[in-house]
Amino acid sequence: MNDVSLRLTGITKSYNAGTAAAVDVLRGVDVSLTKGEVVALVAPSGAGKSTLLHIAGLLDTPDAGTVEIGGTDVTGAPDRRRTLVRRDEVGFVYQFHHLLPEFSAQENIVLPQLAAGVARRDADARAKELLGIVGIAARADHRPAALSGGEQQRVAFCRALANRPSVLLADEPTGNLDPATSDTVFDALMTLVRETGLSALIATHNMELAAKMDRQLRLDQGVLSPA
Ligand SMILES: Nc1ncnc2c1ncn2[C@@H]1O[C@H](COP(=O)(O)OP(=O)(O)OP(=O)(O)O)[C@@H](O)[C@H]1O
Repeated sequence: MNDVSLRLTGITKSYNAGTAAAVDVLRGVDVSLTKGEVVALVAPSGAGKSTLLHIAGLLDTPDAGTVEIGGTDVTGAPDRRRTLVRRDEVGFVYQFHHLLPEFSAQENIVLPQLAAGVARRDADARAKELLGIVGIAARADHRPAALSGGEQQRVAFCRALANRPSVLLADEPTGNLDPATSDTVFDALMTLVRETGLSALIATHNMELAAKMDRQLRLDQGVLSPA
């Protein structure tokens, strides 16, 4: 039980239920991530992977089913509790980096730690450590506009892991990069995930990247099955 970081059970989600425009996006999704496990989420466009990641990360609620993070069912928890669990336990990475443009790479990784109550000196040390793991320690003082797309995305990975979450949720984390850059940046993400020992659910269209993960799941017709 304790070695499960994330467990989704019987998740269903429909949009516009009861109308002619009804879409049953998730029809009973079950998935568990053990500690340190990295799972690929492969899905055709529109199959519902963003919906699933948002539910797993407590940004959205399912119509039915449960979401457990770190062994605790947080499906029906009050908003304040869900916000805290999201802040402390979940890291997000998107296709676009969403870094704050007026702050340096280092500051972008430090700020969420300060917001979580970490002391400045510890936050700085953590940011440096993470930037070192993804190979861009020398870029720490650059603002996002002075970084390449691949470097920006590496910073976004570090920011997502800054507060030591137990689960990383990534939605096409290298989907915005050219194929060669995508490969090396993805490898940096895998190094980061492995070194920090967290669990990850990573959506990708790229089967070569999916093959680098521990397990591959396909989301199709609202259910997950081995890819
Ligand atoms: N708020 C909403 N209202 C109505 N329909 C929605 C809403 N959000 C998503 N959908 C529909 O649900 C389905 C799944 O959307 P979702 O964004 O989860 O797909 P996706 O697999 O992430 O797609 P993509 O790979 O193209 O980003 C789509 O048919 C979408 O149009």
